[in-house]
Formats: sequence, structure tokens, C-alpha cells
Amino acid sequence: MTAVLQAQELGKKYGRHWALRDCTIDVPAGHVVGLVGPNGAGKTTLLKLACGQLSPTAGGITVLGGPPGGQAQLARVGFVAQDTPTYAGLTVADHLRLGARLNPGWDAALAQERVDRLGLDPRRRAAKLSGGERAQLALTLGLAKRPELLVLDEPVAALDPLARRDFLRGLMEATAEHELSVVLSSHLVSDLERTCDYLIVLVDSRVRLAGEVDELLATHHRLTGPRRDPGRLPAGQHVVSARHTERQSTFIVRTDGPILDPAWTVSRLTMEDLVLAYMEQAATAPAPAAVPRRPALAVLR
Ligand SMILES: Nc1ncnc2c1ncn2[C@@H]1O[C@H](COP(=O)(O)OP(=O)(O)OP(=O)(O)O)[C@@H](O)[C@H]1O
Repeated sequence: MTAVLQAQELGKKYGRHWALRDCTIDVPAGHVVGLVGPNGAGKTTLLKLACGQLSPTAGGITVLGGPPGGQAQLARVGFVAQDTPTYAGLTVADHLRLGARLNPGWDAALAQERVDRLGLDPRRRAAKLSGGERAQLALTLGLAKRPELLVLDEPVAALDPLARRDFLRGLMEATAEHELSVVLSSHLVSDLERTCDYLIVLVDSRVRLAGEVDELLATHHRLTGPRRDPGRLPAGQHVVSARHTERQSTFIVRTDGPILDPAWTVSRLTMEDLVLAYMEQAATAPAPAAVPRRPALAVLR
């Protein structure tokens, strides 16, 4: 299957500061990808590189098999930037007319159906819409363009829980109805947990983890048992994080094999556990030169 997003040692520098570096990822089409990481991790930088709004300082990136940003590519990629930008002085109907004018593949019926269903007054100016309504309008514009890839940069950050749920529900319905890949950045792991089947964790300008959620959850485990040095775990069990009390150790490990040691109580992780483990690892361990598929760093606390 064609990769929707492929990056090879991709890097972007602002002045002397790397906003993103050594980013190597290969995301297949047909996924809803959650891009998560703390403030300043480089999420917006990666998304802008993917949409051709920024040029790489190092490495390369292809989107839907081609270089981002060209005229043909722009029609295939929808981008809803941070703060869901709309034109304050234009009405909802003006936005739809503008969308139709600017996008060759514009789906007027889809746009109208969404506006009707959401109860957005076509005569209302964007400045008079609530944050949630503006976000829904921006999502409508992104969807009606009928892109193959829709990129959403923290679209729900300013929304209340109800508006967030409605927005994400709209997004999920749209991905189910149309063949669409989505890359969605957010700080809210619980939202990503509901919507995403592919995860990228970006911390401090580097990708720390990337892969299909099911596979990541199947290969990561929490082990709890008598206190043990992480160096005494089997070679195939890579320690992502370790915590110790006087008598007990709790490890989060990544492994392809079964956990056979009867000393351990083994429990499954949630996506939030996984994200936090890799964020903590990044905070306490030196950054890897490139993303290892199987992280080999042991974090002992
Ligand atoms: N135009 C710019 N000029 C200089 N530095 C920038 C610029 N844009 C971003 N940066 C820096 O690059 C780093 C990554 O920023 P980026 O906006 O990509 O992070 P982010 O993960 O999207 O953050 P947030 O979650 O806060 O939106 C940050 O340290 C930021 O200060």
C-alpha cells in the first residue's frame, strides 16, 4: 500500500535550533494517525513540512508518494491549521463558495449536508461563530475538498468536551464514509485513544515511537514483581521505563515474545500509559540518534 507519509532523516532548523530532527517514519495509507507530544516537541513543524508550508533543512519527505506542496499535491491534501483558521469577515456561505472556487474536487453536496446537519447559519460571519462552530466549519472545508489525506493540527484544543466529542465524531463518520487518511495532532491522549489506529510520539524534536496502535499495545507490557535490576531481564525485553520501591519493581517493556517468568504480574497498557512511558523516557534519557524500532534504553529510577 502507498505510504501516505514517508520521512527519511527529516530535519527542520529555525536559526540554530532544531525543531525536528532525524525523523524517519513510514505511515501507510488508510489510517487515522495520532501525533502526540508536549508543547514545542515539533508537531506543527512536522505537519507544515508534510503540507509543503515549510522546507526541510535536512533529509526528505514525501506525501502520497510525491514531494509536498506542488499544485497537484495541494488538491490531494487538506490542512486544517492550529486554531482552525477561517476568514472572520466572511459568512459560512462565503466560505463554501470560496472552497468551491479554490478546490477542483470540491464536494458541494457534502459541504451543504454538513452545514445543515451542524445547524450552522449560512449568513453568519465566522467572527460570530463559537470556537466549536468555527472548528466544525474548518473541518467541513477540509472534508469537502475531498482530499486523500487530511492533516489536522490540534483542531480540538480550544473546544469544550462536548464540542470535542462532536468534532471527533464528525471526523470519524467522514473517515468511515470516504477513503481518507488522517493525521491529527493533539495533547489530549484520551481523544486520540478514541479516534486513532496509528500513533506517533514526538518529544523534544524527535520521534520516540511510531506504529499501529494494536501492534504497539500488543508488544508493550507492564511487569510488576519482586525488585529486580533491569539488566537481569531477558535480552528480548527492552525496558522503556522502570520504577522501584524497596521490594517491588514495575517495568514497561517492549517485546515480541511472551513473558514467561512467573515472578511477574503482567498487565496491558492503555495508549495513555504508552505515551507517558515514552515521554518519561525522553525526559530522563539522552535522545537516540535515530528512532530505534526496538528501544534499547533502560531508565532506572
Ligand atoms: N517560526 C519559528 N521560528 C523559530 N522557532 C520556531 C518557529 N516555529 C516553531 N519554532 C520552535 O520550534 C520548536 C517546535 O515547535 P512546534 O510548533 O513545531 O511544536 P509543537 O509540538 O507543535 O508545539 P505545540 O504543542 O505547543 O503547538 C519549538 O521550540 C518552537 O519554539
